Amino acid sequence: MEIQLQENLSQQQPNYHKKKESTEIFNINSNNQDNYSQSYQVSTNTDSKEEPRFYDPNKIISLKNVHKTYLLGVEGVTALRGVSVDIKEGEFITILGTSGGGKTTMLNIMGTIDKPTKGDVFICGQKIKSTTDDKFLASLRLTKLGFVFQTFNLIQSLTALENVELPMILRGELSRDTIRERAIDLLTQVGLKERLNHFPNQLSGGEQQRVTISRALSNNPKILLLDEPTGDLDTKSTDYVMKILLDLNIKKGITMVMVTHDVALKNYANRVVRMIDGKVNAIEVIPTEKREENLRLLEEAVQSHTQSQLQKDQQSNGSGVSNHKDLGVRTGVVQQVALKGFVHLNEEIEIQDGQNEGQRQKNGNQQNHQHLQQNGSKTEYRKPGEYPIFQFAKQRKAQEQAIKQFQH
Ligand SMILES: Nc1ncnc2c1ncn2[C@@H]1O[C@H](COP(=O)(O)OP(=O)(O)OP(=O)(O)O)[C@@H](O)[C@H]1O
Repeated sequence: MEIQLQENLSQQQPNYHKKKESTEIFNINSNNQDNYSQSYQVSTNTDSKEEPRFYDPNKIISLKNVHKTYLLGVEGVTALRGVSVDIKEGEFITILGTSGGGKTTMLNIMGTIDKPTKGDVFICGQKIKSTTDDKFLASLRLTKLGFVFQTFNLIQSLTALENVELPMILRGELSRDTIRERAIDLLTQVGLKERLNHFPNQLSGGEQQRVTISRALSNNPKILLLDEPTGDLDTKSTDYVMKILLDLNIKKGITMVMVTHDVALKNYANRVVRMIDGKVNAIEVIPTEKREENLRLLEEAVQSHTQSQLQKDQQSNGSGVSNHKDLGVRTGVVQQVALKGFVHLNEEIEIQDGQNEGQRQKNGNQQNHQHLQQNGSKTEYRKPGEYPIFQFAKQRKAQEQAIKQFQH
């Protein structure tokens, strides 16, 4: 399959896509006919009591001195302590920071899944207050926002196709036939044409996340909010998913805000927001050349994955290098490290000869692969996100996010 490139890339968009006629597995085609009309997108008819829906493109998301305190029994847990940030339309923002630093809380507030305790939040020009009507927020989520979480959150009893159809059915604006057509198109764009009728448990993690992305796109959102979307994926699937997301950002201009612990992903962004103790500690601008170079490397990595997959498919008896799933684990060691708070999701842990455990951050996918190949028998890599200690906390968060995402 081939990515069909859009010619009219905006000025701020990197030109790495323009250079080549790339062979790709995905087809993020900005010329695809969207069933939702432009006028519909601009004026979502929601609660008329709310404020006008015009917004400054430099502030598609705007947080001003936002505080959030959760009530836990009689105690208050302060998650955000005066966060201010403006996000431009079409930007790709990553949020990095310490565990418990408030990243997910900030994302949930941007996604109207949570309301601020204090401060001003504007999403597409709409002011969100602690008193804002839940019905209005549900409508805003359904029409303007798409969500992709680490744990995929697909409905297990529905096929890939039905999962993607769901938000469009909830919105209730398109005919049944159009919904089906659009869902097939979205899944085809992410390389899942042959998986339409598979149930989530019949799909790999990477494939499930691609279904989630298609579902998030189904109502043509202006903003995608991504909470560790690659946290449960291996390197290859991470590359595929990032490639899809970046294509959507660059070619379709969808604004993206992505929480991640994976520092290797930070240079795909336009800006990186660092959170510590509920505050924005720093905002780093990624120079355009650096971003473009990283996008180019990603493109190469995806091409290489695709080629080796093709080769693998051709060899009936292909034996290969161990992949992450084949590698053994020593859970105790890693949990100890995790408990000290030294590791985060999607950073990789190295355990050599059962003696030395060390932590390293990924320096690039190519290097990762080489290291695995050279030391495959002796060195083990595991994403901390795969360990129960992380999964427990993440499951709680994921459940809350999943319930609220489609709450009406
Ligand atoms: N629903 C909730 N109820 C009570 N406390 C919460 C809730 N959600 C988050 N918190 C608390 O708010 C603080 C910030 O949590 P948050 O999940 O936003 O941090 P984070 O930076 O995303 O963390 P991590 O990197 O570990 O996922 C933490 O102390 C957390 O325990």
